[in-house]
Amino acid sequence: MDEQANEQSPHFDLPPNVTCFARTDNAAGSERALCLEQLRNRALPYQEFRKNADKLFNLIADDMALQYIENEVILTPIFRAGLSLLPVFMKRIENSRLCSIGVKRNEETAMPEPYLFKVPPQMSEDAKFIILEPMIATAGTMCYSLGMLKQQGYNLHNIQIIAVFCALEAVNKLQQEFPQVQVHTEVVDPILDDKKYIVPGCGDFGDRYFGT
Ligand SMILES: O=P(O)(O)OC[C@H]1O[C@H](OP(=O)(O)OP(=O)(O)O)[C@H](O)[C@@H]1O
Ligand SMILES: O=c1cc[nH]c(=O)[nH]1
Repeated sequence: MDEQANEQSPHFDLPPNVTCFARTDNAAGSERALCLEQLRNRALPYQEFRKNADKLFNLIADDMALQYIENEVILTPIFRAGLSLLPVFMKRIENSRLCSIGVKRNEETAMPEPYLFKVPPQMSEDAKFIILEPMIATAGTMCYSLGMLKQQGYNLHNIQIIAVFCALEAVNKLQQEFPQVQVHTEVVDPILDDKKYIVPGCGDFGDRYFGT
């Protein structure tokens, strides 16, 4: 196993629907682990944060063999931080369409507050949703979003999530509530702080990526 990658992820058991890159022995491992290390550095200016995040997104996409997906793909960024992953994935999957989900986590209560949900019309029945969301902390935002897709009748087996940082609590919750949904994350961090931020995590991903 790659030593740098290994350091990124403590050894707790993960649910079967979760794959966590930082534990695997992969040729791109060191580079990805280095990007993660940079993202964790709170002193990094937003331009550098964005550069490292974009590099990491490209490495994630390289590893996903996206060119072999035969189904129609609906890229589904959760606004706003999920938009950061969109350019890389749109470029790789040229025929993809967009499902827009806007859910804001309330800063006081950490509860999800929805403001936008727009799916493309006339999708094929086996269309595959790729949800783009760098941070899954309590999983409140993600469970709410998956609940909306389920309510609209979409097949949960056709949904996968691309994340960067997940809290252990979040992956366990996703396993309990949506075991059919595959989660691919770079790393699973062990705890949440009293404001429900991932620890060690990287702080507020959206603010750091967009420079707000
Ligand atoms: O798992 P949860 O506890 O729900 O937290 C994760 C959510 O919080 C962040 O978004 P935020 O609402 O801060 O908005 P942003 O994307 O605009 O930064 C993040 O991008 C997730 O959407
Ligand atoms: O740690 C966290 C939790 C929610 N949203 C973030 O951007 N970071």
